[in-house]
Amino acid sequence: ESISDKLSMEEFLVDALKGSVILGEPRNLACLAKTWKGGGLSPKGMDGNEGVLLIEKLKAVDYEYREGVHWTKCPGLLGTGSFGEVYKMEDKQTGFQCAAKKVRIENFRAEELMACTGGVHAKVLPLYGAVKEGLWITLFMKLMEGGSLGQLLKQRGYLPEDRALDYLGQALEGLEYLHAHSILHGDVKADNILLSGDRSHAVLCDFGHAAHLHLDGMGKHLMTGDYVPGTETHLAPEVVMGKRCDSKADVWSSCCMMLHLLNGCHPWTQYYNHPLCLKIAKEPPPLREIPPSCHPATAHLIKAGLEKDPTQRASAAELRVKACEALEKVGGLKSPWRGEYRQPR
Ligand SMILES: CN1C=C[C@@](O)(C#Cc2ccnc(-n3nc(C(N)=O)c4cc(F)ccc43)c2)C1=O
Repeated sequence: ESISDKLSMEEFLVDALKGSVILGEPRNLACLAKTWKGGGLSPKGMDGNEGVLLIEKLKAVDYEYREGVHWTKCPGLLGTGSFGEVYKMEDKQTGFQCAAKKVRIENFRAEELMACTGGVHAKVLPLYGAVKEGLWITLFMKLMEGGSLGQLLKQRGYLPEDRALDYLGQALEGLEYLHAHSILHGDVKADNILLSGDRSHAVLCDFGHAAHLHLDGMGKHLMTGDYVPGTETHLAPEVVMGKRCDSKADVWSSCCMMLHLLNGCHPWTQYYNHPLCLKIAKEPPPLREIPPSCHPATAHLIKAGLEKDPTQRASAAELRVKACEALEKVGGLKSPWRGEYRQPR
């Protein structure tokens, strides 16, 4: 079909979807989500209820899926993501439990959904659906019983080198997949890595800062439009300088996360006061924060990921290979889980 046919097909789809909650597919959700950005109110005004659920266990009733009616929030906050709080929820009909992030419509970015409707990957948190109710968008996703790596780090102080290398390697697998689909995560950090119940598996989450990278690889000016940068201590030099950015910005952030895992504190914060942006732009990369006890292979991979010039910086794929090699050289995954608390360095 021609482009115009495709567009009209999409418009037709969106028209059919407006005002209803259906069990559908990721591409249906992607079309509908684009109409939410402007905060445009649905025909039913403030109380409109529309969306797409992607799994059978979340059941809309008569094309509606409303909080307190068809699903309920379980007590207690799981965490706070970009622009929204995350709760455990339960579907009233099926009893199925998952996680839900609520975002005010004015803070909603369709990119948050585009990033996770593009496809499924073992290292990316699965999306279960998204529903607009009045001025709120609720994003449903798989529940990760192990909580976030940020929470684990708070409990442990800092992680042993082998554990840090294993989690970094898993995060880089997820980034490799996103980057292959021209998606920049935009906020790679321990809080946005979620763990399975036994803490052996890690997935990337929170695409609230995601951006679609141009296919020409020319990089994208992030500091424009509705883009909100990620966590300051993890921002790459090219981001703070407002230059064109590409997937290498996530690689820098992943190595800032690695320093956080190994030290128990964010990089730069032990040496400089806020605003850190100027230091990140001007100072050499924070290589002095690599613990001296690290294996040379670990130090080498952090250096490769903290090159200030993004063209000289390793890619996620290259860095993942280095992380796997370093993990082998330190003897593989051996540290016990019940290890003692380690006072942050
Ligand atoms: C697929 N998808 C849809 C929305 C999304 O952009 C997000 C997110 C997000 C942000 C912060 N935190 C959590 N968060 N989720 C869980 C969970 N699923 O169990 C969780 C559990 C915690 F203990 C702490 C924070 C948590 C999830 C996204 O990625």
